[in-house]
Amino acid sequence: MSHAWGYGPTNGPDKWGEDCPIANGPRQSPINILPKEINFDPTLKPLKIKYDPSNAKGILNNGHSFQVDYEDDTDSSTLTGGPISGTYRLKQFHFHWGASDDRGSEHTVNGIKFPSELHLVHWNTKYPSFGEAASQPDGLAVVGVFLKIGSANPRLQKVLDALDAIKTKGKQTTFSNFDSKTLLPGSLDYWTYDGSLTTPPLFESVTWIVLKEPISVSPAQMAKFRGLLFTGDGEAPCCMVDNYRPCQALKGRRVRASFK
Ligand SMILES: NS(=O)(=O)c1nnc(N(Cc2cn(-c3ccccc3)nn2)Cc2cn([C@@H]3O[C@H](CO)[C@@H](O)[C@H](O)[C@H]3O)nn2)s1
Ligand SMILES: [Zn+2]
Repeated sequence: MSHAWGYGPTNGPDKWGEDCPIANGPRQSPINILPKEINFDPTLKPLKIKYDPSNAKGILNNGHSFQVDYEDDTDSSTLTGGPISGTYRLKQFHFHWGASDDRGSEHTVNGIKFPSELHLVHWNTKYPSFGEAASQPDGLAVVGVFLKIGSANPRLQKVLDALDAIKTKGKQTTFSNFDSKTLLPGSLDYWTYDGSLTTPPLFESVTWIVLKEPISVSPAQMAKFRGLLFTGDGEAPCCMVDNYRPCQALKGRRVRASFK
């Protein structure tokens, strides 16, 4: 693939293996979650999530999605417990979504796609930085939350209202005082498995923690996501939609549940 990766016909997920051979590796993400084939693991601890709203830094259209970046130079926004050991710091959160409500999530449940999926990205503080952690087998932990069409979610509104300022690739603006914990559902029951980043470099460094309970999003709120562009100013506009990787083979991996 001679040009930058993306989600189009010439640079999309089917082509990523040309530059990233790990695309066909043993622990790739996302996966289809089959609850009937998953065992409850009583040794799994509850998730412990402590986020400091003042760590929110900015919001960026990175040309693949948009991300809200957090200050990660102290342990003030962390994930501990659950399936992980040690302390993981929140670096950013972002979303994946479809061109229509019938698709958009990366993980699926019993083959069902959700219209969107939120990813909260954390890195293991046993390593000096995100960049160092990102290539280590225990370097990252991503909490995935499904979005399901329903009533408008007031917790999303501040994020959605910021999107007008970052319509095109490379645009960013300040985004402060946001408690990403408000984006989580009431239950922190989760499935967990060893996987990878779902975008290049596709490093097999992620402990995935996918919450069972979705959060709501309205059709009008989904339309705001779809108003973003993959393209930069001055380029032929291309709507930012269908920025999800299809499910990858489980290749013998075990998926565990924190709940019965
Ligand atoms: N679908 S998901 O599985 O969850 C995710 N998929 N990708 C994600 N990120 C992108 C990424 C890039 N790298 C990386 C690491 C080392 C060398 C080269 C690339 N790893 N993941 C997460 C992410 C990364 N970043 C950027 O990391 C750079 C390296 O530290 C830093 O210079 C930038 O300022 C910062 O923006 N932001 N987010 S997550
Ligand atoms: Zn993601």
